[in-house]
Amino acid sequence: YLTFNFFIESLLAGLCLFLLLVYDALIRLRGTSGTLPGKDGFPLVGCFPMLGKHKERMLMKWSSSGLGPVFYARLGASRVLVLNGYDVIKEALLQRPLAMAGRVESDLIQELYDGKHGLIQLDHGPLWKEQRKFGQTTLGGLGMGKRSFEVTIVDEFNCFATTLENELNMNEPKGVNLTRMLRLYAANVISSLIFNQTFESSWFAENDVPKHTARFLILLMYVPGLKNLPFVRQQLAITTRTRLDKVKIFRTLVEEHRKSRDPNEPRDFIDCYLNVLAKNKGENSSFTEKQLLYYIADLFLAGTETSATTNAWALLLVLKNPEVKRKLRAELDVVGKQPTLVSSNDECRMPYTRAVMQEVFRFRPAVPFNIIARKTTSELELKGYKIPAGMPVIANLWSVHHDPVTWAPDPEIFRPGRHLDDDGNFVPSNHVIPFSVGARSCIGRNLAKNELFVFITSVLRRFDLELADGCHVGDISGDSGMLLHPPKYKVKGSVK
Ligand code: HEM
Repeated sequence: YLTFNFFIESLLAGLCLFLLLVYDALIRLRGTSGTLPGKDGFPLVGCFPMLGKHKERMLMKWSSSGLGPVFYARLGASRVLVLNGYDVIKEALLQRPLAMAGRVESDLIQELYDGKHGLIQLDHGPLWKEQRKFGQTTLGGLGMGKRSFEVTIVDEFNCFATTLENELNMNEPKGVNLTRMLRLYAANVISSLIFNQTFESSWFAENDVPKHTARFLILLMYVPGLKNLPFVRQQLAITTRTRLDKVKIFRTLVEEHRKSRDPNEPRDFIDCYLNVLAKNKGENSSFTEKQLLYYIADLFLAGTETSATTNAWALLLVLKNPEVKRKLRAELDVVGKQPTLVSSNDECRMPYTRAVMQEVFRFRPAVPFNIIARKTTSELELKGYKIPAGMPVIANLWSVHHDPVTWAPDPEIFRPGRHLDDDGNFVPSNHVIPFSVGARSCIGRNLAKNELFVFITSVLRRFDLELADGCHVGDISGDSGMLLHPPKYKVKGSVK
């Protein structure tokens, strides 16, 4: 009896393995590329285990060690087109912007977005086009990236500064970890645009997507089959429920806006959206209340952690490089002798500060590549290869920022001076593209740049900070999941 049981179990295991290999072989054969070079990796998970801790660096290495600027890497169930280097990214995303303006649609995304809603995950088409245009126009109209909105950013910085001052006093010998405070600064800047109000740290903490959940969702995006495992289903149910709770909170805030709004004086993103909803009432339109709720969720998702991470990198890099800090201070002293904070109006007189910002964006981009893949919208030819329609696409921005020729002789050194000419003027570079390029590039770039400007200049004017004792932060390669995070560090110091 035992032998028979063993025989049946072995047979079933063998059958499963056989089916797995057939499935894997089908993916390998599935028609992409003709001669497009690439790697398939392991059955089911593809190249994920080979990419290691720093996926962007490994993809760049594969490109330079034989695969070239355009290749595919199988991630989970899909062969993903990987673009490396400025030339090919420019050709694919800038010169033919709509060719790669799609997003991969999946059951998982539909589940998390209650259908096709939001912005980030919408596939190319009239819904995405209309909503993106609305977002860009409205956020611009509300002052995003302009002097008028900078006052709000400075207010949020002042809240950050008050908390930091208290924490520095309370934690004097040990130092202070800024992660939570930086997240609150970024989240409340976005809140001001969307809700015209700000929140306590606890409000956001309840609404945070924990890092491990983000990683888990990425894996599921590429290996959707995992969704059928009981443990994964359970995790997914928790994530969906938390997300629905968040959307409920947004609904309450929208309702409050509906009651108190004046259509002629829109205060924020919600008021502007409600105006369009009222105008389009009864018509078949892409503007719906549910769409608004998921749009809000997406703006927080895209704009909080990215900005907080960039600011965290900026401070770490400045504190680790005393000469950079000294030069920044010297420039600030010339521009802003008055007690008022400097503003981006002064930017033209601050070439070194601009160089530092550009170098932060180059050296440690918060989004080194779009792990949420784009998708080709039609068949196209790129560098002599035929690329099919519907293929997921990743643009490896890291490979542009660390190109050994463009940034010779020292791409791996943080050196703001590289962005200045012989007369000390700032030289903007189109090879620094932290917000990506083309049709799906970041709609919050001006806001993010303003936040970084206010942060660097104000923190140096208000505080005398250094890395806390024992916090040497030798390894600054970062930790890449969805974003490239800096290592944990603490600061000590006092108000100037
Ligand atoms: C330093 C901060 C930021 C960085 C590094 C960053 C980076 C990026 C990148 C690289 C993309 C393009 C992804 C792709 O190629 O598919 C993107 C898209 C996007 N970003 Fe940002 N971002 C930042 C801040 C913000 C802010 C503050 C907002 C909101 C106000 C925002 C909203 C968005 C949205 C909605 C998209 C999706 C656009 C679409 O799919 O059409 N981002 N961001």
